[in-house]
Amino acid sequence: MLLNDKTVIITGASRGIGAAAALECARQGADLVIGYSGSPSSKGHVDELIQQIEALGRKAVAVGAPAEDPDTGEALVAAAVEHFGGVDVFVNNAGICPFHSFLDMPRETYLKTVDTNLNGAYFAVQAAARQMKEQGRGGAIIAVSSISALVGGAMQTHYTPTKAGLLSLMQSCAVALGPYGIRCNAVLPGTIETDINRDDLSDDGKRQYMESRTPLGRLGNPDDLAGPIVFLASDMARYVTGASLLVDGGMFVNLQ
Ligand SMILES: NC(=O)C1=CN([C@@H]2O[C@H](COP(=O)(O)OP(=O)(O)OC[C@H]3O[C@@H](n4cnc5c(N)ncnc54)[C@H](OP(=O)(O)O)[C@@H]3O)[C@@H](O)[C@H]2O)C=CC1
Ligand SMILES: C[C@H](O)[C@@H]1OC(=O)[C@H](O)[C@@H]1O
Repeated sequence: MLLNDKTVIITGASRGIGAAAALECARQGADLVIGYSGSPSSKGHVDELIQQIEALGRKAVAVGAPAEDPDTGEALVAAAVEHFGGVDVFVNNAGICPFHSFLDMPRETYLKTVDTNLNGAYFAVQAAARQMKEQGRGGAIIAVSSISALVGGAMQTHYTPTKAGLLSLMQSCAVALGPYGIRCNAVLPGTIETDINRDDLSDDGKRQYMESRTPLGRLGNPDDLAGPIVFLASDMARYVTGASLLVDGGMFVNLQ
């Protein structure tokens, strides 16, 4: 049990990578605060996830609130304090990637992407860190960044800066929060099959191209991220801070 009796908050945990990470945290002994957008269409996923967590003998509560709202982080932390007495691990995972070309990028698409992926994350990380500092027992903060923090995408000009921003935020927070024993790290997934890229990968040519770029020979699935996130959350990574962990099947290093 790597996270026995720890309290973990994960944003964007109704589906995909966040849900897989939440379940693995529960398997490793943690109680969970499940963040999601509050959309009624996601409530069913959240209820099912909570049932799965409870079947593992752990507890979970959900907070439906938009990631782009600067107050959402405080709401997530308040739920953790109310239900579980504090927070040990904060995973900033909520994100969107509405693929769109650069020259005709709608201003609202750009602003929504930056607000959801980066601006909201800043205040959520700040809220979690303030609570961890007050508790005085350290903590772990993990941002789900991306391989796209390191490389570009013609249809992702609004998205890749948010992922580079999250990576940079973890580096600076590692410095700012190290004195309180709070570790800050980033995971950088490659291409992981989830709802975020279902339409994009329905193009057979695009899918085959992404698979062909991956030395391990397949695209990722959400469970591939669960272990790396739990590792960074746990005391196994007690001397790891300011680090970034590519979880991409080798895609980034595959030049030729
Ligand atoms: N899949 C991939 O290939 C990669 C993904 N990532 C990153 O991983 C993270 C998770 O993505 P993934 O699991 O693939 O995507 P999914 O679309 O499967 O899940 C997205 C999650 O984010 C939540 N979310 C979306 N918008 C908001 C919002 N405005 N407020 C609160 N929550 C919101 C969703 O909640 P709800 O159900 O309520 O909408 C959902 O829980 C993202 O940050 C993404 O950028 C990084 C690299 C690669
Ligand atoms: C949504 C994309 O398919 C996915 O997200 C990222 O961060 C990478 O660019 C992946 O390909």
